[in-house]
Amino acid sequence: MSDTVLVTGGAGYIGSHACKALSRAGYVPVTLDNLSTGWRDAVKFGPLVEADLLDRAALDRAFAEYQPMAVMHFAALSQVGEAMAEPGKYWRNNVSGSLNLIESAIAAGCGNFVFSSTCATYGDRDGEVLNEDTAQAPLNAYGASKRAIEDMLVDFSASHRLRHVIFRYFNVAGADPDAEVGEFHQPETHLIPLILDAVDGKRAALTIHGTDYPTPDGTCIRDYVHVADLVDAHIRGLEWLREDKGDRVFCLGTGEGFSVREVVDATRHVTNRPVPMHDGPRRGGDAVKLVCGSKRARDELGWSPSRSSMQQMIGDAWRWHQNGSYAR
Ligand SMILES: NC(=O)c1ccc[n+]([C@@H]2O[C@H](COP(=O)([O-])OP(=O)(O)OC[C@H]3O[C@@H](n4cnc5c(N)ncnc54)[C@H](O)[C@@H]3O)[C@@H](O)[C@H]2O)c1
Ligand SMILES: O=c1ccn([C@@H]2O[C@H](COP(=O)(O)OP(=O)(O)O[C@H]3O[C@H](CO)[C@@H](O)[C@H](O)[C@H]3O)[C@@H](O)[C@H]2O)c(=O)[nH]1
Repeated sequence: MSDTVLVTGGAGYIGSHACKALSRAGYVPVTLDNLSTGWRDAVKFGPLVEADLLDRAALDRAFAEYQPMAVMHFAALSQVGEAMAEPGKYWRNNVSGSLNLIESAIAAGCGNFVFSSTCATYGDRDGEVLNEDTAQAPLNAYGASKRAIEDMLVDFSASHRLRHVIFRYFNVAGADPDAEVGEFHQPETHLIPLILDAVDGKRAALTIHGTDYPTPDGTCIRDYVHVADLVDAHIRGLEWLREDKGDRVFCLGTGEGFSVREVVDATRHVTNRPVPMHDGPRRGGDAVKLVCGSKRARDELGWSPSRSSMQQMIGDAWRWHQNGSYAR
């Protein structure tokens, strides 16, 4: 079996960390990315194929050239606000793009597939801890597109034995502990990098999106997981497929929820600097509380997040934030 893995979205935040982890684990990560939200500079651990998921011929050429033993599929548009405003963009890019990728993989005889899904597929579940058996009811086209791709994988697995692992991530945070790669989105929409921008004056202030939610301090609650722990689970997922253990969904989070205000307080503590901020209205499409039950990943993959304390995630993000950025 080849040791090459095709990493779609390998020029993005999570995909670039996955490429580093794959390379360390002895695999050759081949990034396939259209650089729409990713960065050429972030591709450091293997070759880059600059291509779009919507270009089926380019996908076929990449499979023929590299003959990967597996696909790790990170490439997607993933901003909730944008998905509310432009749902068609999400259905086209994420769903049509994934359909092309799956069909190209099957045509090339590549039968192992690891997919980035999200807790945004659940919608509002009234405070319950979410796990693999929780019913999905997405609130926006982003979550809906991810759920559709999950369904697609199940159908293709039944017809073509496309072995797959689906990871539903909660909120991914932090950066490579060596700061070789990190989170750099333009525009940035994620909470922790935006707080850090406010801390070091790159933006005037953080806006808190909604302070009247039914939570103890009125702000939304999320479960944050360190990107290094997340990609460690992906290596375990790949081994799971190599051992032919069957199709499986795993939720990845820590089980601990933090409100927006709690994340701000932790950032103030870690950076030892004030966080300029003001209260704003709710952002459309946000769930009140998303907290993960990750027992299955721990029991079956032997996954144990080791860097996912809030302090560690903010500390690693802060180190990267002060020294790292990319140019296209
Ligand atoms: N960041 C999070 O907290 C989080 C949480 C849950 C799930 N996810 C999922 O993880 C994956 C990676 O997220 P990220 O934060 O690294 O995003 P990102 O925007 O940094 O990376 C996505 C990459 O995919 C590429 N891409 C997008 N559409 C493409 C296309 N049509 N063809 C080729 N390349 C394309 C982009 O250029 C980019 O490099 C996404 O699928 C996202 O939905 C992220
Ligand atoms: O300027 C900001 C930005 C965010 N928030 C709030 O902070 C929380 C976290 O927001 P964000 O960092 O944008 O993450 P999510 O919207 O929860 O979405 C992320 O996490 C999802 C899983 O929960 C993934 O699917 C998405 O790809 C990823 O963007 C939410 O309550 C936001 O309303 C603010 O208050 N102010």
